[in-house]
Amino acid sequence: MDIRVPLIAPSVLSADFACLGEEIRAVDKHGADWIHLDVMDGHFVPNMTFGPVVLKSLRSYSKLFFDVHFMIEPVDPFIEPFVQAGADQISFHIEAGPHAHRSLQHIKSFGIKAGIVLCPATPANAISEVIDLVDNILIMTVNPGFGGQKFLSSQLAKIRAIHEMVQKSGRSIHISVDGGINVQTAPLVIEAGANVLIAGTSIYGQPDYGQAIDALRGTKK
Ligand SMILES: O=C(CO)[C@@H](O)[C@H](O)COP(=O)(O)O
Repeated sequence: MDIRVPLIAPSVLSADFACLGEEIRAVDKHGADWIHLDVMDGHFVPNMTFGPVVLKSLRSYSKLFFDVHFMIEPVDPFIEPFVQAGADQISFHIEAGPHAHRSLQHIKSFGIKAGIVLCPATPANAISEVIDLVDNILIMTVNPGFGGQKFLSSQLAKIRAIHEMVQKSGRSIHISVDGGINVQTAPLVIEAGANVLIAGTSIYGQPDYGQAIDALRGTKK
């Protein structure tokens, strides 16, 4: 029996932005493993969130691993400001430009973790040339930009393919999934090879964050 227990990363996109710090403190208190922070620019995706100033102010609310997901283009000018603001990991989209290799090196030069993200339309092999540089591969299971969308089951084959690539690489790389993750879809993505569940609505949309986190974590296969 596979006894993998997934890491749970609440996505603050679905939290109450009027009290974001308290919302982060609440999921920290209730057993979250990572805090997932979506940075959107209104250009790479049709929505906007926050910049490094906000991230910096949130840092004092939790010591958990701050997992920053860039949905911005360009990537490079914003790496250092987010590192200085307190990011523990920055993951950016392979679709955001031609120089993913350089951007990954740049992130790692600050001593933090680096990740690469794939939109639903991007095939697994798009990241084959940078797998040796990544600590995290994030497979979007919805089109990026908004919370509350329906999970795309077409992405399960990609999770399996990425899992195989990671196994072959012999490296320890997190496989994260994001979009429509709930107690129904979590077992499917875990079975396919994911080990980090990013969830907005199925945590912040619930009355009891602790129960929601436990329910997701309990979906191990
Ligand atoms: O990056 C994104 C959306 O682009 C996500 O992190 C969402 O926040 C996920 O929300 P749910 O699908 O879990 O509601």
